[in-house]
Amino acid sequence: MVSHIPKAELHCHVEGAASPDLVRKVGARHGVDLTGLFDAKGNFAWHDFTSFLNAYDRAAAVFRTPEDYRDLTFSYFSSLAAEGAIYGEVFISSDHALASGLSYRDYVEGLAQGIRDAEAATGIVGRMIATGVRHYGPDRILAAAETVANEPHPLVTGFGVAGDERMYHPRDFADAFRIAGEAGLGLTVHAGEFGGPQSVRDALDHLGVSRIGHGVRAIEDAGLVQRIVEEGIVLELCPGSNVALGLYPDVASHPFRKLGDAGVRVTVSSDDPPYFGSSIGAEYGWLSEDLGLSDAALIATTRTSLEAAFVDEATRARLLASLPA
Ligand SMILES: Nc1ncnc2[nH]cnc12
Ligand SMILES: [Zn+2]
Repeated sequence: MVSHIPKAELHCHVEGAASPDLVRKVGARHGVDLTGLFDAKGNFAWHDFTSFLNAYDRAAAVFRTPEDYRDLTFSYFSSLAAEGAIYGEVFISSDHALASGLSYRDYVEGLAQGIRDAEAATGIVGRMIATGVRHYGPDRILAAAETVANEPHPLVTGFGVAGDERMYHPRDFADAFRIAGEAGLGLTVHAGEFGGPQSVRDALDHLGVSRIGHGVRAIEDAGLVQRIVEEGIVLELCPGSNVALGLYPDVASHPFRKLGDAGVRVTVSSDDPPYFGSSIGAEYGWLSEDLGLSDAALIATTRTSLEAAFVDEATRARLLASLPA
């Protein structure tokens, strides 16, 4: 039982957090044809990383107005709070907003309204990390960084890159990360998920990030693990996502514990909950039941998340002070 453990989540894609029910509801609002998006049980239909990304893009495309995005963050952050989370960060994507015909400002304001409403209703604190999509290419990632730097928003506190890490090289995104870093944003990048240890090394060499999205495959290179420990890099581990996408056969085989025991600062998140059958509560539950983490170790994981959060120091201190000693 982990319901009493205070939780925090650093790695969840807001479009990937939309439940099938919400996608059907918002899709109906706009008369969107969703044929083929769901399987016989009503879940999103996908079978590998590429088909997952396609389903993700189709589901994302039903969200078209600021109100739609407000409903999305309100529903996601309310569900986080219901599972005992006190803090969450979501990846947002101006490319997906543009594809839906919305300006970045309207998109972010809609999302922010849902975050504020969820905080008012439950107390949960939320922030956003603007992301570029790697397989859309370096030009669009640069444009995403310029947009977020030129149109600051108090709840957008980070910048990152998601998408297919098998495409391009981190040096291709170095300018984007420099611009975002100079704008005062926290930096994270997906690496070491479908790319091996070299992908993580390249990200660390070129992007100046304090966190890596996934980074789990660093475990395949002891020297890299040592570097991550020495540099204090935080890994946003997502065991349920890794199992669903076939990196590990089950959570018991996931190196979360090995990385933590080696001294890596590890955190846990759900990534794209309805696609992967994950949730923040399920992730903490798996760490407890399948990997044998004690309650103290689970709370330490939350502490690491709050220490690494892209949030102002006063809020960080308040959240940390709320954890059991
Ligand atoms: N697991 C994942 N890896 C890379 N990009 C993503 N975008 C959404 N989920 C992702
Ligand atoms: Zn992710």
